[in-house]
Amino acid sequence: MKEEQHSLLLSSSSCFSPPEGVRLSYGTAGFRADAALLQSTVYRVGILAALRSLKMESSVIGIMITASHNKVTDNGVKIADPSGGMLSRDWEPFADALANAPTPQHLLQLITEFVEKESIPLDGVRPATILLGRDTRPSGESLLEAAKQGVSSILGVVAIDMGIVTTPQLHWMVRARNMGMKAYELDYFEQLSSSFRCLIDLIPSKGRMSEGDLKVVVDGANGVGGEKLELLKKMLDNLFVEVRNSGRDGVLNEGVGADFVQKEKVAPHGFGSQDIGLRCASLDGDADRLVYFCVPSSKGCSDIELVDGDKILSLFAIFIKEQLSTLSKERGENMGSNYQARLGVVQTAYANGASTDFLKKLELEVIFTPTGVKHLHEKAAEFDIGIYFEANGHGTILFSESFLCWLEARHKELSSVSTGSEQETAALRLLAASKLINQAVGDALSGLLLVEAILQHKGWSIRRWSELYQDLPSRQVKVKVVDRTAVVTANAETIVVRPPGIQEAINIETAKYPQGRSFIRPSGTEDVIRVYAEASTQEAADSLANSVAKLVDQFLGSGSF
Ligand SMILES: CC(=O)N[C@H]1[C@@H](OP(=O)(O)O)O[C@H](CO)[C@@H](O)[C@@H]1O
Ligand SMILES: [Mg+2]
Repeated sequence: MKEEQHSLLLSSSSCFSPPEGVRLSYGTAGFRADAALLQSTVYRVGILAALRSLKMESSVIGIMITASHNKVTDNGVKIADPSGGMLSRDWEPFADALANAPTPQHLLQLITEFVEKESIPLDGVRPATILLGRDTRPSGESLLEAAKQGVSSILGVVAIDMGIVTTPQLHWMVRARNMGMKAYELDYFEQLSSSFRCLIDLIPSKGRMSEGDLKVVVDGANGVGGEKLELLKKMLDNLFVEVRNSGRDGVLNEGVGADFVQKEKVAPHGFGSQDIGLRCASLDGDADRLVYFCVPSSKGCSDIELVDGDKILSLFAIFIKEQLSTLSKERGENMGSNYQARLGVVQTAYANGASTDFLKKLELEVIFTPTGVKHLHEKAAEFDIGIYFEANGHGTILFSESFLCWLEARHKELSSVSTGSEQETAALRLLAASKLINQAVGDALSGLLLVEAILQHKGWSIRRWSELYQDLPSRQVKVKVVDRTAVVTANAETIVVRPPGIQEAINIETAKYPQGRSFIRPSGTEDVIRVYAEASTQEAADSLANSVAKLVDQFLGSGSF
């Protein structure tokens, strides 16, 4: 390492001491903690992003400062890799080590060793760019400064501040830049609105929906998503979006947002009996999650009918499958270029059992991974078209490059024979969907537009959609324990291998309930053990969740249960 680089790192890192007595770890979605603890972590992530970019031949890397659905006083930081996806998992141990290095000397030694091991060209002559983004949290501004300091302590690397953006916007920008495309916010909005328009124009019998049916009311979680949707909606035809909780009055994620709606199964603040029967949606604090809901007339006004990530996945799967089967219909003028695209879906153990049964009945390949989109995304990328969703509403559809190439060529062929044929239209729909749905990461805004386009295409109400299958009643609870890392899971988190004996005890409890299913896992974003239970009635699911939570307390001890 050059002397100049050496002293630059030593001097800048001396301004960012890590908090004492806290061990940070790059969890399910990057580092997350109380914002006051994160200055040095974010600075160090700045260094990591700069090194990652140099390693990746100066591809653009992103840094997003957000704690998503967590409380407003928390914050967090995560990295977007050149593809726009999550940081490659083999760099996570280095991220952990950097964040926890106690002194500038330790930090420097770690960097020196890592640079050598990974052969990173740290010669100060290669330019590289890091895009920075943050959500609306007040702590974001000073954390962004810390990230800038980290980035600029690696010679030749510069940071560009993209301002307040949704997490998926930042990921999209990183991906677009690396593909040589224009990558400002307006470009993002233009891609979304034009591909949405294209899908609407391809609806065979438009006008099946009344003006009222074209309305969706969106809870913005008092975060960045509501603000951005206010801008995007001006560019949309054939859809009326009303945004509530866009952050002017309420507190971020407090009684609002997709996580609250999905976990508590109640209407967010600002929604109630006046919304009976309307199609409503909720975003999370950084707009990478989306759930739908409606307020039914029969129940109390805070009760909702939830249409979660699993049902969004099911809707997408039905639509994509239909287009694929239209496309592969034999026709006289078939030019021998048919090809069986591999369509697959990816879920986690939190997926409602009824959704998995439904998807399997559609004869879809269903794969399970551990929680966290980094796992789901990786699996979905193995298909020609891979659809992944967490039950909480984070997900997207990935189209492989080779499939898109084939599809472009097939479309050309079809349009040269007969423009407007069923097959040609199906190809166009798939191409438009691949542009509308964010290819980098799950995105509530692009997901919302695809849901809306499909509902219009099918002429479905939210009710009709929700009735695809009936969710099994479920319950999630959290248990605080002394050390959550004591729980080790296997088989996509469906069984516990440590501490010994607890899985057997969970099995005994679960067997008492018809259609019972339950699992536990340590959260990667909060200091808790999560318990999930599902059973044939809500009372049974609640009771199973409580019994398993008691077991967690017995085996892992907290004194607070
Ligand atoms: C049960 C649940 O919703 N878990 C969430 C939550 O992770 P945990 O590791 O469970 O804290 O936050 C992650 C990041 O947003 C998200 O990917 C994941 O699905
Ligand atoms: Mg989020």
